[in-house]
Amino acid sequence: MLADTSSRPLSDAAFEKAQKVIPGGVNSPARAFGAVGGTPVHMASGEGPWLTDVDGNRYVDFVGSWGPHILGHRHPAVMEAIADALTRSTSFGAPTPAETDLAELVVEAVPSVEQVRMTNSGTEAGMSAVRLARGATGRDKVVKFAGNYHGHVDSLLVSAGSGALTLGHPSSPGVPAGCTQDTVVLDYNNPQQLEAAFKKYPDQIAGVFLEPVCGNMGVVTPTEEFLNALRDLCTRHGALLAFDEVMCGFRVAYGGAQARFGVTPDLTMLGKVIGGGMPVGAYGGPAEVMKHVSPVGSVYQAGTLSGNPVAMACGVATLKALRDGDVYERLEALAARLEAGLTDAIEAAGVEACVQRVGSMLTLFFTAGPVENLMDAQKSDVERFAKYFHGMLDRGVYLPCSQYEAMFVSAAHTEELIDATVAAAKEVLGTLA
Ligand SMILES: Cc1ncc(COP(=O)(O)O)c(C=O)c1O
Ligand SMILES: NCC(=O)CCC(=O)O
Repeated sequence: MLADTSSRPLSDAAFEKAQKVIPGGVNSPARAFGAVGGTPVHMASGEGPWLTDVDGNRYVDFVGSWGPHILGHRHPAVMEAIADALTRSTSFGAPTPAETDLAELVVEAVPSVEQVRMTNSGTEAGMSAVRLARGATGRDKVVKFAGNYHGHVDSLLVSAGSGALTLGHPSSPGVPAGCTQDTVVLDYNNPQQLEAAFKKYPDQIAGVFLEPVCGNMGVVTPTEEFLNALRDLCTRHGALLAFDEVMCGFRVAYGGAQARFGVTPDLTMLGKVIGGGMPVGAYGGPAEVMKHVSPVGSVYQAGTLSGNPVAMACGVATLKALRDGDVYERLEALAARLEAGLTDAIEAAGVEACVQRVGSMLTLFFTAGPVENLMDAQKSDVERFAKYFHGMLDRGVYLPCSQYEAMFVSAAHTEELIDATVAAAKEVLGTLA
């Protein structure tokens, strides 16, 4: 079922060419193979759970465009909706009904959201949510957690996860100290630290931002104690609790992490799945919070292509397929099967590693675990991860190219593909002991 995919001459040539005109040959460092070495694979097409590269090699895809492809590539209903939208125009810069359709689907699904504003990316959603939290509370400080990633928002690009962590630059040059002086960085899953921060900065904290299921230091689950403390402390101190559900929204449950855990934030950032593979982000919350957003309120945020009709059509079709099917049961079953298989493979190989999973997001960490925060994640043997990654890639399994990412199972994956992936992992892990 899976083939030898180790010969990629056309991909290598395409990367050579790209490097001349694109910094590092990539439009996002997360896909540059910086942490694992080697050459990023140039893709040609996708179908269901499969990716085909420019050399014609076929891989089973566990990246899913970094999360959006929860239905797999080229889902028929999604393709049809895009084709239909394209018959009208690619953009109007004026309201269209599709924007309301997507907003209604989000509001119906996500418990805390009464109103939602569309953006073009998760980064924009985060940037706008920070501004809104500050504008709505009249306070400047924001709390974030080490290893969480909220896009490349200046004020949150400190101790960031994902590509920033991989490249060893958790904070970026070009972000002036002034942009981050009001950012308080704490450890994930540490309620005592959060309580201390509220004591240290009384009436100064506008919002507490976090990934309520973290994917950007690998998959890390929040403890119940941590979630309860977040809600309780934010309420007591008049700060907004902001869930960055760009990755876990419509992924760990149709209503996101807040539905799965029953904890209600004041602000929610979305992206990835809600666009179904098109550039869409969003931020939303109770009307009482969202009334501060321009043009109703005075917190400015805008976008020439925001609410783009083709992207909205893609998002609407994706969410309807998620809402009306048995997708989440299927994802849970497939991902549990993968978790169990990988755990067996680890044991059989005698390698120090663990698998952490929430719904269809999972990470194989090369550390004994459990991984509860960034310090734990950084105990991972990243050299071993690089070998594992390339072993899998050459056997037709396309994984995220960093230890500090989540792999995603889609509804298009099958039991057979999961078993073939586990068989490949057994082989590769066996060479790493
Ligand atoms: C939790 C989280 N927030 C925000 C972002 C930023 O989204 P985007 O890459 O669409 O700007 C990402 C992913 O990149 C993410 O995983
Ligand atoms: N988990 C990290 C991402 O999803 C980011 C992808 C990218 O920036 O290319």
